[in-house]
Parts: sequence; C-alpha cells; structure tokens
Amino acid sequence: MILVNAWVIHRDPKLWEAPEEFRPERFLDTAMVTVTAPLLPFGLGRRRCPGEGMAIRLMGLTLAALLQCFDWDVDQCGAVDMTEGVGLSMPMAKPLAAICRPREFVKSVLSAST
Ligand code: HEM
Repeated sequence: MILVNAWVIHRDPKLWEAPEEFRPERFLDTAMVTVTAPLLPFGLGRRRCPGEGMAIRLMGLTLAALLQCFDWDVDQCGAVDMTEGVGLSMPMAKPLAAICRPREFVKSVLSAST
C-alpha cells in the first residue's frame, strides 16, 4: 500500500510561501487551485473523495448561510485558539466553543412559517 503524506506536502516551504501561516487569500490566485497544484484536501487517485464536487458547491453556500443568518461569538477572550491537536483528522487542541444566535430577520422568517 502507498500512502501519500498530504500533511507534509501541504507544509513544504519549497511548494508554499509561509506554509505554516493561515492565509486563505493565497487561493484567490486561481493558479493555486489547478489540478497540478500541490493541494490534496480530497485525496488523490482512484480512492479520491467522490463527494468533492458536492462539497465544493455546498461549502460556500453553507458558510454564507451560517454567517448571514446568525451572530457568532467565541469565549470571553474573543479569539480562537488554533493550536493543533493530535489525530488523523487534525483536531483542535482545545475544542471550539462557539455561541450562535439567530439574527432578527431569521426569527421573523421562522415564526412566520409556523
Ligand atoms: C470538505 C469536504 C470533504 C473533504 C475535505 C473530503 C475529503 C476526503 C478525503 C481526503 C478522502 C480520502 C481520499 C483518499 O483516500 O485519497 C475522502 C474519501 C471519501 N469521501 Fe470525502 N471529503 C469531503 C466531503 C465528502 C462528501 C460531501 C461526501 C459524500 C457526499 C464524501 C464522500 C467520501 C467517500 C465515500 C470517500 C471514500 C472513497 C473511497 O475510499 O473510495 N466526502 N474524502
């Protein structure tokens, strides 16, 4: 069996500028999201994730709906601790405690539909 170490590829400074920094804006450059980019969130080859198309289409919509419909808060200090824990799916070292409250327009939409 051959296992591809995506963790190492995603942190290779020869492939990525400042790989340890969270810089989502690097993907605004469409050259970064071609099939030849060293980015493997959905795996590779014959066992590559079959849900990729669905996930790509739904992620933006889901995130936009969560931001549009709810006000979000994290714990008292207002900052998210991004320290990585240990595990196959790279959990957070300290689980995120977030509070979401429906925005006013969501409450009225929901109460109108009952
Ligand atoms: C952000 C969303 C998702 C990510 C990052 C993701 C990532 C992955 C990865 C890394 C693999 C392993 C690929 C490999 O072995 O090389 C995988 C497998 C798989 N994914 Fe996803 N996935 C996502 C969403 C989905 C969705 C929405 C579905 C189904 C509706 C799905 C269904 C599957 C299935 C069935 C496999 C196993 C494929 C096999 O072993 O042949 N995934 N996914």
